Amino acid sequence: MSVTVRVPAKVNVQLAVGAARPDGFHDLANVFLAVGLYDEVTATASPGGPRVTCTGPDAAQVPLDGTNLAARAAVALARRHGLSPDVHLHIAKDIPVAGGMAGGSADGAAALVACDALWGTRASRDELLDICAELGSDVPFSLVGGAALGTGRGERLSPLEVGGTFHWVFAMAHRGLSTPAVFREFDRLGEGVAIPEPVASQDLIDALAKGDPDLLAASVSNDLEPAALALFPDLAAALAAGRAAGALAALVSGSGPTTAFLVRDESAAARTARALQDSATCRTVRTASGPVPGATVLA
Ligand SMILES: C[C@@](CO)(OP(=O)(O)O)[C@H](O)COP(=O)(O)OP(=O)(O)OC[C@H]1O[C@@H](n2ccc(N)nc2=O)[C@H](O)[C@@H]1O
Ligand SMILES: Nc1ncnc2c1ncn2[C@@H]1O[C@H](COP(=O)(O)OP(=O)(O)O)[C@@H](O)[C@H]1O
Repeated sequence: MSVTVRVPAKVNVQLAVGAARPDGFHDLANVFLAVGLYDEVTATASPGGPRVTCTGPDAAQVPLDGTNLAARAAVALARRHGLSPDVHLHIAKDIPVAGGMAGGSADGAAALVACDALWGTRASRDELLDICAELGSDVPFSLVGGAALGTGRGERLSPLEVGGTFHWVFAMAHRGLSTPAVFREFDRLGEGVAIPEPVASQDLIDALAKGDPDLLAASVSNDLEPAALALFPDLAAALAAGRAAGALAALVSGSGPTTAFLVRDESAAARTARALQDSATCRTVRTASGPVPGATVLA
């Protein structure tokens, strides 16, 4: 018997970052939007697990040992319920790896939901969210999906209303960026500068609720963008190419290096994607819209 769970990527439409905390994390005002780029995780009973396999465009960069977030999720759930994590987790990946779209986090949330269904542990929503928060700051949002404001490390979620569909183009880079390295660069760039407390933008929250792409374009922001650009200067060319193609807004997605372009509608997405593909400033280009639901068991 197997259970397959589909789980979306995310883009941060606001990422406000505070000063480094004593625990090494940063307080955030992190507005997530789940978008229609998906991984699928299939859990199958298998003695001696967790065993991880992975297919997809970036599979070679995905660890298959116990550090894989899907494996860590299975171990965490099994431990709480006195079980042995005897499971094979197959990841069909389509979310870029180390791309700033929470690809690993997504697989952690998906594996948790899949093992819960496979083992019949019937964990409550709160228990699942609790385990997600242990696995990583982005993992709770991968479970919940839609749009939400994440505070604390980003793991404390308040769902947000979205009054329409937002269309995006994503330009994948030729290599990844280490999330910790980008936060360290953020700290370095901010040395000697007072870092304000991160606060969610009310204009941005209103734009989401109205489903208004022009208002959203005017209010998106990412405090990690200067750090990502410092570590990966070529991203500036992709951002410029997307803007030149008519994107309403262009930004680095989270810690990057994926660059995200908000466009008005599907036809604008197709035009912008073609222009980015022809610009030779990125590896591959995808289009996706949001919001979409979080980790979901497929029938
Ligand atoms: C930057 C964001 C924006 O959504 O995601 P990505 O762009 O990587 O997808 C997140 O904050 C990433 O979340 P996630 O990738 O789960 O981070 P974690 O595993 O919790 O932490 C990895 C490392 O990132 C740094 N980190 C993460 C979250 C946070 N609020 N402050 C931090 O300083 C720390 O160095 C930490 O050790
Ligand atoms: N299931 C997984 N999928 C992708 N990366 C994973 C996974 N499990 C662990 N990792 C590790 O986590 C790192 C960051 O993963 P990812 O979440 O894709 O980056 P980002 O948070 O920038 O989107 C990867 O470089 C990889 O080494």
